[in-house]
Amino acid sequence: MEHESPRTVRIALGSRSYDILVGPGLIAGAGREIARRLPGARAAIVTDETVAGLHLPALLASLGAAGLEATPIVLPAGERTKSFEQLVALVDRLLELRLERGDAVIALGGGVIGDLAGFAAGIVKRGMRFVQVPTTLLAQVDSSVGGKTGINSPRGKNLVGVFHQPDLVIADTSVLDTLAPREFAAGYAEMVKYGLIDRPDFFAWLEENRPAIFAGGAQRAEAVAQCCRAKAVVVEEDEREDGRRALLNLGHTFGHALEAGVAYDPARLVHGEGVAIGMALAHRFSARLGLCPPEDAARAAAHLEAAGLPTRIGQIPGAGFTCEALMGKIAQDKKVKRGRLTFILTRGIGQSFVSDDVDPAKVEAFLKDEIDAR
Ligand SMILES: NC(=O)c1ccc[n+]([C@@H]2O[C@H](COP(=O)([O-])OP(=O)(O)OC[C@H]3O[C@@H](n4cnc5c(N)ncnc54)[C@H](O)[C@@H]3O)[C@@H](O)[C@H]2O)c1
Ligand SMILES: O=C(O)C(=O)C[C@@H](O)[C@H](O)[C@H](O)COP(=O)(O)O
Ligand SMILES: [Zn+2]
Repeated sequence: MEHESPRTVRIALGSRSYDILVGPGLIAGAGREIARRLPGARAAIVTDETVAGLHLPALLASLGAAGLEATPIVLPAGERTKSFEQLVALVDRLLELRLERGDAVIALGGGVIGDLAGFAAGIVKRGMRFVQVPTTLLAQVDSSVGGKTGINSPRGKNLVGVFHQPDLVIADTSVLDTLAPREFAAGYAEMVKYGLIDRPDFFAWLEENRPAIFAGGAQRAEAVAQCCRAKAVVVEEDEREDGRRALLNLGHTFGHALEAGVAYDPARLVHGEGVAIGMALAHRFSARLGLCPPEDAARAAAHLEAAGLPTRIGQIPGAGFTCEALMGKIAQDKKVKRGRLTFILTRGIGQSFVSDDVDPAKVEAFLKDEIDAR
């Protein structure tokens, strides 16, 4: 793969089209890029306590240098911030600041901040402008792109939200240097997902280049841009998940049920880890159905494990999942149509497909075995 920096990936969605800028050190020029696209806008920067201490000063300096007036709104870090309580408080703060519809909500943080701030931007004054400055690997390769926003319910993940595309995404790959290794690995799971969906060559490239991606440098930025390109193709074709976009949910039917099952406690499970376990389960389940060669299921799991990710339910600390509880969460999945479960299954590495023909009894029997397995 060639090394050029920074890279621009365009999401072509008619009047909702936007650029994703990827490369090291981009926050320094963020004010200029935002002011160019949203001239005269005021801004609220939504961030979390951890990211505020590390990267907010640089963003504020960049916005100030470009003449953009910006007010920070700092929220607690972690998955439990994607809640109704935090949404209500955030909406009230945006209104208190008297921001107009043409002003910008800037999300500086991981997927939690991006999903929550994007939801608020989508509903305040029926839709404010929105800029994503993703600071986790997961947010750079996935959550900042594509316009899904929302919050969790105790009844399930992301059950309340809107589609609201950003006006710009600035993925500064240098900020990943401060990310905890566990969070970097969690983001890597969503990176592997693109290979497992329909890019076997990218999966093989990741098998070769994983150590370099974790170490930083050109391969990391190139891998982030590759993932954004992969997601762009799917979102351009099916913005609101009427069909093909469901492929991006590989591993998520199981993963989301596990996240809800730990009550969104990041000490036990973070989203990317849930996706890693979910993708391993989707491959093993496909193998059990006779769809996927068992050696491909083993290869997918081995790569995730090499990255330090869990691939079994029993690896979640304090496990105590029941099949009934997990099936109850799965029944609330947003892909359910007329009561029928939709699953992303696979015929092998990079050969995933959407199936609405899965027998719930087979899922239940499989999950029971997986819960009991060590
Ligand atoms: N909208 C979408 O398309 C989409 C896609 C994938 C995931 N998601 C959602 O994203 C969320 C997970 O996102 P996440 O993994 O980024 O979690 P997160 O936002 O909770 O961030 C993980 C942790 O890293 C910290 N952090 C963030 N940037 C940092 C940095 N540069 N240096 C040091 N620490 C930093 C945060 O404070 C937090 O504690 C889930 O809610 C998931 O549902 C949404
Ligand atoms: O962008 C998408 O589409 C995805 O499915 C990406 C997922 O990685 C992400 O976790 C998303 O939030 C899940 O969507 P949901 O509709 O299942 O809540
Ligand atoms: Zn995800």
